[in-house]
Amino acid sequence: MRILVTGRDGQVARSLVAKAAQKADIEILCIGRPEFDLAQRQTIIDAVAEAEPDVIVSAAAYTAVDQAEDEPSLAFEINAHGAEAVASAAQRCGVPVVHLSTDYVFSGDSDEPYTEEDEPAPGCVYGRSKLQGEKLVAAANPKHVILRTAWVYSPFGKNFVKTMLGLAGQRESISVVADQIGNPTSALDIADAILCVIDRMGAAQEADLYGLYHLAGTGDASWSTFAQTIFSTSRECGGPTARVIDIPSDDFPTKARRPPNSRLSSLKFERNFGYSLPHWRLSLAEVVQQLVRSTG
Ligand SMILES: NC(=O)C1=CN([C@@H]2O[C@H](COP(=O)(O)OP(=O)(O)OC[C@H]3O[C@@H](n4cnc5c(N)ncnc54)[C@H](O)[C@@H]3O)[C@@H](O)[C@H]2O)C=CC1
Repeated sequence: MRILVTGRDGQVARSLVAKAAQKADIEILCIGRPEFDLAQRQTIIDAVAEAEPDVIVSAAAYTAVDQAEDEPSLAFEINAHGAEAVASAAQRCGVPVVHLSTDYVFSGDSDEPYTEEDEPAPGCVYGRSKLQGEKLVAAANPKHVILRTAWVYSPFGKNFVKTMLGLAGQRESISVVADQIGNPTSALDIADAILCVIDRMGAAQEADLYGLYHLAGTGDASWSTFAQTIFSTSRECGGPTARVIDIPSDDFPTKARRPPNSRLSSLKFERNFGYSLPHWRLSLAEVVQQLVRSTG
């Protein structure tokens, strides 16, 4: 089984490489710029044709949420049209695409966890570009699994956990937003779930597994609770720690509006794939321990 993954250095891509290394019969091929550029359609067509994959995981994206407010055309070119080109290339090879999307497709104004039935209403350019990407991917390739995830962290790349641990080494206290809630999600768990999806799609004769799913860590938290848990875990294993000061979102203005509630219900994924992600606290402990050990 050859899995082509877009975005060589991304958190999900690197987590897939790490997880696939533990499995026999899986070859992971990661592609990235310059030879594969989501803003250069021909590079996508050429890279996919050359790889001859059995499935494509479309994980690369324009993920600079605030910057996207200043360069909306580039965000749409990459997240919408680039994603569509990947799905089309997969379709031409006759293979499925597993595409990653985001909780930012929702306004976050609901009090409940969002389901796949809820109407998206993105409040920022990044969310709008990803939503258009979802629609174009679904139209381009009927063999698609679109996974909306949220609040992704991992031992790799840039993320909230690494930022917090870095700041803890420099400051005694850190102000963190307490009125936005979501589901912290380890990219390593997303990678496990993607490998499960690919396994199930290979085994299933019917197309009934294709579609749109929410997939996020079990349990929810505010950014402040997330930060406090990062620091308590780090302290327990001898790493840096800091005191968290709760602040409202209004005291931490960002260019792009964030959803106040971006909790996702992963029940459809659990039902169809018989698989759920671990509680975020369990997965967080593993990643924090790994990060503290690697810098200690
Ligand atoms: N990081 C997060 O908190 C969340 C991420 N997601 C989605 O999950 C997916 C994976 O996210 P991460 O692994 O965290 O992303 P990441 O930011 O760690 O990696 C993105 C990758 O895309 C590549 N990339 C950017 N522009 C490109 C272009 N023009 N051509 C080719 N490659 C390009 C980057 O070089 C990088 O390797 C993305 O689709 C993202 O939108 C969804 C919800 C939350």
